[in-house]
Amino acid sequence: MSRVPGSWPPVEIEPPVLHPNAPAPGTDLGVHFAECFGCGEVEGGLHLRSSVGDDQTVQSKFTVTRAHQGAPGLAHGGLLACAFDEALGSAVGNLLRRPAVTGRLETDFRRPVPVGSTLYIEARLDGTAGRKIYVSADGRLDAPDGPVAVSARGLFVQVGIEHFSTHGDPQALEKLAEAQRKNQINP
Ligand SMILES: CCCCCCCC(=O)SCCNC(=O)CCNC(=O)[C@H](O)C(C)(C)COP(=O)(O)OP(=O)(O)OC[C@H]1O[C@@H](n2cnc3c(N)ncnc32)[C@H](O)[C@@H]1OP(=O)(O)O
Repeated sequence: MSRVPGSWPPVEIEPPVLHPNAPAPGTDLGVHFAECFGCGEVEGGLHLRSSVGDDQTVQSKFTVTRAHQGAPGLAHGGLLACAFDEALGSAVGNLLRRPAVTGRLETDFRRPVPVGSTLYIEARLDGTAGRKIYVSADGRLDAPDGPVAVSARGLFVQVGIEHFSTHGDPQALEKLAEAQRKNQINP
């Protein structure tokens, strides 16, 4: 039974069209930004690792550490939501290659996620409607076919690159773009 009310996607959508240069299934997606809390080498970060799956999916996983606790021995729900933001964003960024930001993120926590467990997240592209990109994901405990612990749905909104330079750190953005040009880091 779905615990998230409402139909999904909530609007009429077009099927997602993969970018012609989207990485092939099996490709390791690496780190998109070294200082990203989700995938970067940040102390206490999630250190989420992702690769392209079949059927317009991205497969991600991360292991819950003591740095991620909300209650003793249990993952904090907000950090789990962060993992889904990252996994969904990775599907959008890598498969569609459209610059986009999270507009809405819904999470459905079904089972506790203990410290030491590994969450296997499968994120899929559900469809697009103009600038709106709908994605969803399930996170399974300790195995790709383990029980679903968390589900999420996200709306990403395509933005111009100026979104990042206007609101973020333009110098860091330029350094990141330079690194991507040199192909050191995935987009
Ligand atoms: C590989 C990379 C992985 C990275 C993963 C991490 C991704 C992130 O965490 S991004 C950071 C978190 N997100 C943000 O900071 C975004 C902040 N918000 C914004 O900048 C703006 O609100 C933004 C860009 C989402 C939308 O603003 P704007 O460009 O003016 O568009 P706007 O007209 O308001 O919305 C566009 C459409 O989306 C819809 N929409 C926007 N937000 C929502 C929402 N929360 N719920 C429902 N619909 C929404 C609007 O209704 C509109 O629909 P329509 O076209 O049918 O009228």
